[in-house]
Formats: sequence, C-alpha cells, structure tokens
Amino acid sequence: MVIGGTNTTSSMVEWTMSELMLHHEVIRKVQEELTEVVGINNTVEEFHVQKSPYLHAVVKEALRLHRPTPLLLPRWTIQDCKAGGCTIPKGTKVFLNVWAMHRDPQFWDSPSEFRPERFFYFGSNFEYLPFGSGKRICAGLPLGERMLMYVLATFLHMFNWKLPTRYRARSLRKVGNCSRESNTTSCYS
Ligand code: HEM
Repeated sequence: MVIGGTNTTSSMVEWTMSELMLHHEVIRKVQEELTEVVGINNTVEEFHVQKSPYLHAVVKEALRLHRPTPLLLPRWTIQDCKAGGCTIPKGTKVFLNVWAMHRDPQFWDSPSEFRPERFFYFGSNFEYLPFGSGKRICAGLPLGERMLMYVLATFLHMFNWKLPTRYRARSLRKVGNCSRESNTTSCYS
C-alpha cells in the first residue's frame, strides 16, 4: 500500500518531467495553457487542473508509456477461454501485460513516440489501462491522478525547465535534471 500509494505517483512525476524536457513544443503548450487558466501572478489551485485539457493529455500519454508497473494484479479464469490462439483452462492464474498493450502498434500509431495529442481523439478502450480495470482497479485512482496533475501543474507553472547543456546533446537519454532559468539556482535530482 505504501509503495502503491507513493512510489507510483512520484515515479510518474519523474517520467512526465523527463518526457517534457525532451519535447520542447509540448512543454511550451502546457505552460501556455497554465498561464491562461491560472494567470501569470497566481499559484496553481486544484480547480485549475480540471480546466487544463492539454495537461490531462500529457499525463495520459506519460501513463501510457511509463506506467509504474508493467503487469496488473493477477486474475484467475472462471471458465476455459482462448486468448492469442492458446486455450487457458478454468482456474488459471493470469497476468495482463499492460506495458505491451500500451505499446502495441495494432492499437497505437508510432507507439514509442510521446504524442499527447493522440488522446484528443481516443475513446475509452481496453487497450489503455494505466490504473487497471474491474473489481481490482486501483483504489487510489482519484487521489493518484489528482496529486500527479497538481504537482506537475505547479512545477510547470512556477518554473521554466530545460536540461543542462551536457545532456541536451544526448537528448535521447532520459534524465530528470532541471535548471531554473529565471533564477541562478539549479536543481539536480
Ligand atoms: C499514478 C498513480 C497510480 C497508478 C498508475 C496506479 C496503478 C495501479 C494499478 C495498475 C493497480 C492494479 C489494478 C488492476 O490490477 O486492475 C493498482 C492497484 C492498487 N492501487 Fe494504485 N496506482 C496509483 C496510485 C495509487 C495511490 C495514490 C493509491 C493509494 C493511496 C493506490 C492504491 C492502490 C491499491 C490499494 C491497489 C490494490 C487494489 C485491489 O487490490 O483491489 N494507488 N494501482
């Protein structure tokens, strides 16, 4: 519960910031949206997050690519069934590999690319399950989603972010370092 309730959200903040720092156009769009919704001299409040559709799309795309655990909780089949050409007998313990589903080219265009815009056209389907589904769906979904959005909105509205020069040249490497442009302070996680 402690790992599920804290590490999931904090690792998603890191992954989302890492993707944003590699995608300047995306970070610019989120910051523009937040400037409009929050106002330049205000701090982010929870209600602002609900009015930020582009930020939602960014978080969904980060959850698609980097959800904290690749597999869902185990399930047991209640009857014989077939999947992928295999017969699975009743009473079998089954693990769903959501990591693979989230990157399956059958369902996603250019699946390894970070493209938040894809979520403006996406319905609710079983090929996207960042919080699981059914009776064992994540019990902390509303809290986790809110914390994630709120922390990211605050980081992005309060500071400008970019990679230190030595990392920019190797931009394919995913790193979480940042620097505050408006200030002399740099922070390294
Ligand atoms: C970004 C944040 C989070 C993600 C991506 C996430 C994802 C998941 C997933 C995929 C499952 C398994 C669901 C299934 O098998 O269908 C799960 C279960 C669970 N999560 Fe989360 N979670 C997050 C945050 C949280 C938070 C903040 C809490 C609690 C404060 C929490 C509590 C739980 C619990 C208790 C379960 C087990 C539910 C059960 O066994 O019925 N999660 N989570």
